Amino acid sequence: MDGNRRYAKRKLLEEGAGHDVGAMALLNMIIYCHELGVKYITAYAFAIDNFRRKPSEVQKIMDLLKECMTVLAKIAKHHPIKVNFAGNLELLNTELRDEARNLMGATAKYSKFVVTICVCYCCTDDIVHSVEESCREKHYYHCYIGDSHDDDKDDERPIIKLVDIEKNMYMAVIPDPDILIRTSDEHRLSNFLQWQTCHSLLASLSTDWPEIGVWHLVKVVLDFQQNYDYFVRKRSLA
Ligand SMILES: CC(C)=CCC/C(C)=C/CC/C(C)=C/COP(=O)(O)OP(=O)(O)O
Repeated sequence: MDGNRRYAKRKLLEEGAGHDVGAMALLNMIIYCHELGVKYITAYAFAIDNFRRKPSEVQKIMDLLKECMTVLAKIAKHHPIKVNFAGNLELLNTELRDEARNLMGATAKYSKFVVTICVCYCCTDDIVHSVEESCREKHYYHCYIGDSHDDDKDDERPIIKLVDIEKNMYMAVIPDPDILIRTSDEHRLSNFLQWQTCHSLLASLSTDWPEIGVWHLVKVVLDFQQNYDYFVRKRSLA
């Protein structure tokens, strides 16, 4: 959701106001996705690296996260929406972590429309966490990573396979995305879902996140649909 601070600067607002409008844009985008029949929406709300920002800004984003949770909890009371929080939730304060877990628990029974908020997330951390978890599962800390012990048949170390790593990632709760949207003319992945986006359509919009609207979404979805055969073929051949 790039461009919150750029938006605030351009509009001569204080920095935090960019995040306020950004949070509103996220809630609107969730509604647009629902209206358009998109089943999964995933937002990169707070990267682990974002802890390096000014404490006041970190606090501002955490406050907004809490407000978003409250709004999503209210929506979930009347609409079947599943809410996931993906990332290292241990890095959140206890209150937020508990609220996140409660909301996930309360909405776990739904599956028709799934909103995933990535907080304290970065993909490399997810990969490391998943490899550690996979080793723990096999009760062994010196595992062999690969499909077989090609070189040494007597090697009895448990094998960690690709499926183990994929199953244990925070992002395993949802399928890989069809489309990844970046705003503010950014073209990098910035440690977001690089494992999961090898066959995704990457859409870079010049608009700042707070100004994203339904027509941006419609255009990106139409672009995806025009290349739908390509994406499906890539996936099935992969
Ligand atoms: C669910 C939830 C927590 C919503 C909170 C509001 C929200 C939209 C947070 C995103 C924070 C963030 C790091 C945005 C990136 O833009 P930037 O701040 O890097 O701005 P820039 O690209 O202009 O520098």
